[in-house]
Amino acid sequence: MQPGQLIVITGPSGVGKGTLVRHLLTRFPNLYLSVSATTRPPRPGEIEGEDYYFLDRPSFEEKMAAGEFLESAEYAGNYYGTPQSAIAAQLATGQTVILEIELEGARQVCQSFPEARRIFILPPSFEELERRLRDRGKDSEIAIARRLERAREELAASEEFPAQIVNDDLETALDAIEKIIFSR
Ligand SMILES: Nc1nc2c(ncn2[C@@H]2O[C@H](COP(=O)(O)OP(=O)(O)O)[C@@H](O)[C@H]2O)c(=O)[nH]1
Ligand SMILES: Nc1ncnc2c1ncn2[C@@H]1O[C@H](COP(=O)(O)OP(=O)(O)O)[C@@H](O)[C@H]1O
Repeated sequence: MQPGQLIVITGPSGVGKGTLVRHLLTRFPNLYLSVSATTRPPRPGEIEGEDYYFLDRPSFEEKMAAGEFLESAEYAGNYYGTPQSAIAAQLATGQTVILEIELEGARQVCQSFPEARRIFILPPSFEELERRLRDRGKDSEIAIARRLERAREELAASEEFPAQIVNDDLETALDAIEKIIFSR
């Protein structure tokens, strides 16, 4: 059997990655979304094993040292990482796997999976990105400031990615992502 495609979706916090991925999974329930591990505390409503595997720092560092992550990065004061074994198992059965991760992690995946399809999601403008982060209402002022600071660095790296999609109109962005995922 042909191994499955690995799709990496990256872009600054608040650009709409999670929203886009949720819609994709509704349209195409066969896509497999990797569940990451993080040391960030759960937001209200987030579910262990569904949104993230929530770990304390020592447990995360132990898993990192044991090589259990395909990639990992520190972002806005917390660790995030992609568990290796689930991805390998899914790809081996021909499944298309989606990673929704930040820039450092996306760069690491490029090293280990050069054939991965890498998509950078851009906001219509920096002001709109800030508005989306604030209107989402999920992060403290400090967390928003850290995300915006990081966003400037991430946006400056968008050209490293072969596909760049502006998430202005959601449907238009979804169509563009689908073309990349399902093209041969
Ligand atoms: N490198 C890496 N980044 C991740 C992983 N999981 C999530 N992220 C990214 O970490 C950043 C912060 O995630 P989160 O705290 O959930 O905030 P949100 O994406 O703004 O809702 C986002 O850019 C996520 O895409 C992962 O496994 N590895
Ligand atoms: N195309 C869009 N137009 C307007 N608002 C959007 C669009 N896509 C996402 N949003 C909103 O922007 C906010 C951030 O989206 P989210 O998916 O949480 O971003 P990310 O996962 O990249 O941090 C959410 O409130 C979401 O509803």
